[in-house]
Amino acid sequence: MLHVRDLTVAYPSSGPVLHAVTLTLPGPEVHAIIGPNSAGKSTLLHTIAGHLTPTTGSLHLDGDDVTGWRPETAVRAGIALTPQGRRLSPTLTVAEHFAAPRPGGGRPDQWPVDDLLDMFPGLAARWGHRAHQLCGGEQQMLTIACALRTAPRLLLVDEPTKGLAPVVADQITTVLRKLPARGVSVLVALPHATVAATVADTMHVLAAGQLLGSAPTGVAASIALRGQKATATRASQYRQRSR
Ligand SMILES: Nc1ncnc2c1ncn2[C@@H]1O[C@H](COP(=O)(O)OP(=O)(O)OP(=O)(O)O)[C@@H](O)[C@H]1O
Repeated sequence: MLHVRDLTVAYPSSGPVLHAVTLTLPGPEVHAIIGPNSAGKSTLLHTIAGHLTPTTGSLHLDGDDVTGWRPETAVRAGIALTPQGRRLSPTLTVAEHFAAPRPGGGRPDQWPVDDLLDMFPGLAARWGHRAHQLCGGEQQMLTIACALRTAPRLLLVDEPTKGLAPVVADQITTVLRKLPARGVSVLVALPHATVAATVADTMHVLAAGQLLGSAPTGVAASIALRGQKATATRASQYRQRSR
């Protein structure tokens, strides 16, 4: 489905921040990119969405070479990005967000608004409210709903649970998990394996712009758990030694 090969990306004001990243999303599944701050997660998502042009490497979506495509062209090809920071129009209502023209004219098949409201029932109750009147979770839901309105094949989501209460974060990850059944592949950037384990089938670990590895979530979660146990054991040994 999506093949990212040897992707190197630099900003004009800096050297490369992604170094020969290679990963594959084979079909409609949820994949997570995990890594600490500045690992390059947002850079990767923005490059796939056409906001940044790679220095080297390639991007293929369902066999089409989409490397270096403009963002509007990427949207028409079925790539939607939900960036960090919930970039909504603060004075537009929920209804107006759904009615607003899509970037690049959007795709011919838009997701029906009723489907989106079934997915995010909280937004139906806020239909006439302006974006700035919504709470953080509702703003995130509206941002994701607007991206889904373009009927993407691939949804890129950058830290969707950041700053949200656990119960609201759960509502969002529950929606993301349902998307592959609707034919949508999801690549979600998250800081920690613990949240990623609740949503993703596969995790890709990125650090300092390099992909350290990819693993099915069960395997990745057990590696993370072993890491936590080893850390707890070392902490306990340290406490005993210091008594
Ligand atoms: N517009 C920019 N110009 C120059 N450097 C940038 C720009 N945006 C990001 N960077 C740098 O690129 C590196 C990767 O940043 P990026 O935002 O992709 O990481 P991230 O893993 O998404 O981190 P975070 O979780 O903090 O958002 C960082 O060193 C960052 O300072």
